[in-house]
Amino acid sequence: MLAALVAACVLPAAIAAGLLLVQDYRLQRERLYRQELLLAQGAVAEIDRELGRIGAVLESLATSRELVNGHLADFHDRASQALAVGLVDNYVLMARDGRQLLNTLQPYGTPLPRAGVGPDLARVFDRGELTVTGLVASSVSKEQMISVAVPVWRDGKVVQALAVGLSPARVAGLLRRHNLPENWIATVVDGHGTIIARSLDNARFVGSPAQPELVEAILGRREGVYDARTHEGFEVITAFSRSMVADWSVAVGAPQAEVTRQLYRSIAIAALGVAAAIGLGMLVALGWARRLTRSVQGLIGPALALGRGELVAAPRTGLKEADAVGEVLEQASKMLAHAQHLAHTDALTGLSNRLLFEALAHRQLIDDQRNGQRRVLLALDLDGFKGVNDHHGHAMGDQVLKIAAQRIVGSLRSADVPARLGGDEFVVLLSDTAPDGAATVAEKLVRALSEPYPGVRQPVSASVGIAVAPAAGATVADLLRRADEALYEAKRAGKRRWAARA
Ligand SMILES: Nc1nc2c(ncn2[C@@H]2O[C@H](COP(=O)(O)OP(=O)(O)OP(=O)(O)O)[C@@H](O)[C@H]2O)c(=O)[nH]1
Repeated sequence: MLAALVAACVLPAAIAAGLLLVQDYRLQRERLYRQELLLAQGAVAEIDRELGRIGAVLESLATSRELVNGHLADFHDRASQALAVGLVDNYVLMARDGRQLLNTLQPYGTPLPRAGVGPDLARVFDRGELTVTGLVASSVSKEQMISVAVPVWRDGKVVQALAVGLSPARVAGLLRRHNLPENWIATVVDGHGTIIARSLDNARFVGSPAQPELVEAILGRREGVYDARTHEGFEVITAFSRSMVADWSVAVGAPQAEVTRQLYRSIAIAALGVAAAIGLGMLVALGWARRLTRSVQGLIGPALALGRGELVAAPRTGLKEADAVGEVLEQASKMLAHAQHLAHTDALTGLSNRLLFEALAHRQLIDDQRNGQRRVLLALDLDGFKGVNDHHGHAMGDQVLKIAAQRIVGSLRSADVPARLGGDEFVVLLSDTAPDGAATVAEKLVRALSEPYPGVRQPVSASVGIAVAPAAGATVADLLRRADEALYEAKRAGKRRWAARA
């Protein structure tokens, strides 16, 4: 139950954490794409710059004095010197029919094999513009090469093509200059989808077709992103950018694992966080549950005491709601005690009333029967009290009743039980069981109650009737009746005296 409660509290946070993770994963991917795209654009720009530099040197050689004058031996020397500038491997001068007129890979005059004019190179003769070819096998070195060629003009016609050979290894070197992060791969692909250069294992993959996903992605687009699998077989996220000079694209791929590793780390941290939150929540909830149980249990005792009609003192638990209930129990017990007091007390004199007196006397009589003890009940009635009311008014009558009650209490021992039955009638249950004790107390009471009352001119005294249990009766009602009979006997005998019933 507790676990479900805590889980319900943590669930929204867990869902939010999950959504944040998904968002974070997307952002990571986008950041990776942007980084790759920047690298691809940087590599393309560098390749374009290099091709531009090569083109510029080719243009200046194609219009050089040696070539225009047909001094090919001198031109061979000049071209060989130009090899030092730029990333080129050799210069070749070709006739329209595909004959090689000179090749700096061979000393001038060495017979050269016929190279032929492929469709890429034919563009130089047909359109008279700089052309970058795809991979072609060098007729001299037999190595796979890329050619950059410019037209050689004479009398407004393209008569020859001057080309340089560029090895894939040199292009791969350009890629490696970009300090790719570890496990990242940059690939240069020509317009036919053939790998021209690769930053990793260049020699192995040059000439191979690129992944179909890349070939499809670069069709008609300058740049973009795609997910694929490398030739080595691992998943990569790739971005590519197309060259402005050649029909080439550079693709930069980063392992998918770079993003997923980060995602797994984030998931692990989030899962740990959620588990810690649940654990902590459980501890806190457990603490609260214990406190709650203790507080409620602490109220059981006071509630039972209230049921028994006792005064309640509820312990303070420190829990606001439980303390409030405790306070209510205390107040209820006080109100109950007050109500009981009112129900059992004579409001005017503060003595017990008939109800309480009968209950107390009943209990005493039962105890006495068990112990075989005697018990004495005195019935008291003021003499001439009506005259006080009549002459001095009801308020003075009340005053006399109060003083009479005080005098009764003052004439008794603390174990004796006095009570006012109503009007000017009182009763006393004596604890003293000595044979003469009752008469002595009755005498004392008659005397005390017959003393003058302040401000009262009317004579007031008292008569007392004595009934002794068990001889006079075994029940409270019997004893009261017998004491009353004795009282009226005393009244009849002249008042201000006592009479007894055995
Ligand atoms: N002031 C006051 N008078 C009360 C109260 N209860 C009853 N009385 C009056 O007390 C009087 C009691 O009557 P009695 O006992 O016959 O009067 P008494 O003058 O003492 O008569 P005896 O006992 O024969 O001497 C009545 O007049 C009642 O109205 C009370 O609470 N206050």
